[in-house]
Amino acid sequence: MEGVDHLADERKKAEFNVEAMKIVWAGSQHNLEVSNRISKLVADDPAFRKDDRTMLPRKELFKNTLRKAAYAWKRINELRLSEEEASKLRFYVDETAYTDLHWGMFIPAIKGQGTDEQQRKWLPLAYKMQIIGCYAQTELGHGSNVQGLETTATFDPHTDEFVIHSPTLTSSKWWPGGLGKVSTHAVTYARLIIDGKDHGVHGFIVQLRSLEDHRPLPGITVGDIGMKFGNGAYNTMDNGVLRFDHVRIPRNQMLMKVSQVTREGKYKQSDVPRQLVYGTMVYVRQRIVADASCYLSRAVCIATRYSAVRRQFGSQNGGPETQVIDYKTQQSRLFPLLASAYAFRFVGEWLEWLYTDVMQRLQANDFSTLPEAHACTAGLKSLTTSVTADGIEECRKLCGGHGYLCTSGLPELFAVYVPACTYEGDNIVLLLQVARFLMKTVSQIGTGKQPVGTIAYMGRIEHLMQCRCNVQRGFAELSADLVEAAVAHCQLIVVSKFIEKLQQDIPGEGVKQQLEALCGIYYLSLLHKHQGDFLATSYLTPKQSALANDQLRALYSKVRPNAIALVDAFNYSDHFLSSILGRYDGNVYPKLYEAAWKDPLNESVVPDGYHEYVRPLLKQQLHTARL
Ligand SMILES: CCCCC/C=C\C/C=C\C/C=C\C/C=C\C/C=C\CCCCC(=O)SCCNC(=O)CCNC(=O)[C@H](O)C(C)(C)COP(=O)(O)OP(=O)(O)OC[C@H]1O[C@@H](n2cnc3c(N)ncnc32)[C@H](O)[C@@H]1OP(=O)(O)O
Ligand SMILES: Cc1cc2nc3c(=O)[nH]c(=O)nc-3n(C[C@H](O)[C@H](O)[C@H](O)COP(=O)(O)OP(=O)(O)OC[C@H]3O[C@@H](n4cnc5c(N)ncnc54)[C@H](O)[C@@H]3O)c2cc1C
Repeated sequence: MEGVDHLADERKKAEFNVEAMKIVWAGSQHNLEVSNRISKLVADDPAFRKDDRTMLPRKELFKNTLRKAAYAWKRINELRLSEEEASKLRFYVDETAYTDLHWGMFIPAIKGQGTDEQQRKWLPLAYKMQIIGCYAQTELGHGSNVQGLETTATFDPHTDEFVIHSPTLTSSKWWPGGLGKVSTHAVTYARLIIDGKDHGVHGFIVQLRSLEDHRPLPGITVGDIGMKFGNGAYNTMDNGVLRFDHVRIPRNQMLMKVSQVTREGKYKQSDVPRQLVYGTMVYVRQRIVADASCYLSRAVCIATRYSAVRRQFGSQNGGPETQVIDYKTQQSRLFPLLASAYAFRFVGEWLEWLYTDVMQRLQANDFSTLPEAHACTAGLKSLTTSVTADGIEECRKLCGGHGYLCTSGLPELFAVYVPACTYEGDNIVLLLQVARFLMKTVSQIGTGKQPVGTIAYMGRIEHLMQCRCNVQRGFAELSADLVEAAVAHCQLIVVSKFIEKLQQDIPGEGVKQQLEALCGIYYLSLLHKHQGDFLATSYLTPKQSALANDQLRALYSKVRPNAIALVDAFNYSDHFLSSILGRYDGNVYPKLYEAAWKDPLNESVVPDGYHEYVRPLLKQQLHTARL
């Protein structure tokens, strides 16, 4: 019934202060206040309706996204929202759009790789959205292998310009978000050629479209690459294709913080690692880790609430059937994901600190922690997106048949999220970077260099110090195993950051105890999943492994009465969740039934096509039957 909280009894079971946990999840009282205010602003505004997304044809869907983005920008300016509030608003609007790449990559690329002069020229235009930018790095033929990119930027000393060109079909820029139909400019990555010498990949600001009539400029061929996975989902984004036919740009549009080209055509590499040209990707990877906890927690919230509502089997003497959340199989699938959502939240907080620290060190030309920052952002992006993508699918399955309905919110959540395993670095390619970092650490141990930070534990691998093995040999042969080692390394980081979080002062009755239980579920579920490795290496005895599994089941029982309260602490509105199964009030069945009749297919009792395609069959069948 309307107005009844069907989960009230579940909420009464909570053994901790939910309001205090909301502050832990939000990060601070201030963050919680801003989240509440902006979430309500979006939820209460019909302009931000999103329940129709999966039913709109692409052109209408895309135009609707443009409308929302423009309206959001209007509201941001009308309400004079801060950058923090504006970012929250885009988060709660919950629709991928060209603005993600404008704010999330184009501007950071100029801030990270542009000189002060270039920042003074371009950032004010970008902040006012007088230009709209994208990040054009990936090509049809190369994405993972950045050093394999083919687009060229040839310096012309006669005109003090670069000539940007797409020499082959495979050099076509392919995938950049916002490129297909909207962006007026791009940070474009191309091979810097001076006097016939290839200096490798650098970033260039290139205008793509006229600011007068939005038509592509001379030499520019640009468009959308077509429909992507799922209805709605990432089809609100105009991922594009772009070709250059000898497009000329001024020399001062090469991003020159890391390296420069003088008027005379002399190439100067600052005494900084060339990998700083990859800095924007590092920034986005750390953002993606924080974002993974948001996506995973949304799916877990839906699945947990529905698991408490859904009853199936187990009726005793005509009494109510069993809540499926009480089945140990349901708990063993759901609660590790609940624990992972909290774990990723905390490791995301730490990674943001690490990234900020590295950026501050770079200001002082201190590059000592750059390798660790690269390994951590790459590895944690890979781990958290893989677990989150698989976790959203598992949450769909945890909801049975109704999880497959669009009104559950889970199919679109999955479709919009899964590319996170690929973009900003294919997850395996990134794990190989972590493996390379681990192997380099091993080789340095042999020289007496003690590892610090997240690899300090490797200093205790005594036997490797004796082996003097040539770690370079066999990397390709052992890469699949090394990737597993990289995953384990990242999982250790997540566990250690969860434990460090628990060592902080955590206010609120029962809050710390719940987080301790979730931390236990996180590491014990990993230990259970990988117990073969621990047994094979004698790190665990069979008895210890059995004890760990017993403790894991005991923790499921400890978390069970608190499960609804733990997902309430995510503080998601029904509008944001956009899920009938995940409704705060648990009023699922009436709302599912109500929603079914709103489907366009039910606008007519007899479907379009009946008379042309069904009736003739039936009549034919009737005729045959009479024979
Ligand atoms: C709808 C779902 C919404 C989710 C939204 C998610 C986030 C939103 C949250 C907030 C929004 C804000 C920001 C985000 C905005 C938008 C996000 C939305 C969508 C995302 C769009 C995605 C955009 C893209 O995909 S951009 C293109 C990404 N491409 C890649 O990642 C390419 C991957 N490849 C590489 O990085 C490199 O090719 C490489 C694999 C690292 C190899 O490089 P190479 O130069 O060949 O180097 P090599 O391997 O030889 O190593 C040499 C040496 O360098 C070190 N190294 C390598 N890279 C780095 C680095 N980055 N930093 C530091 N050091 C590095 C390496 O370790 C070696 O060192 P050593 O010699 O061993 O010592
Ligand atoms: C939704 C979406 C949005 C995107 N947005 C942007 C954007 O805005 N800007 C942009 O520039 N790009 C963007 N991209 C492109 C994205 O960054 C690339 O697709 C990504 O980096 C993966 O590269 P790839 O496609 O070349 O994969 P590939 O490298 O071709 O991967 C194919 C397979 O090869 C494997 N593989 C590759 N190299 C190795 C290796 N050395 N060892 C072992 N296995 C290997 C991979 O693991 C994978 O299994 C986007 C992509 C998507 C899907």
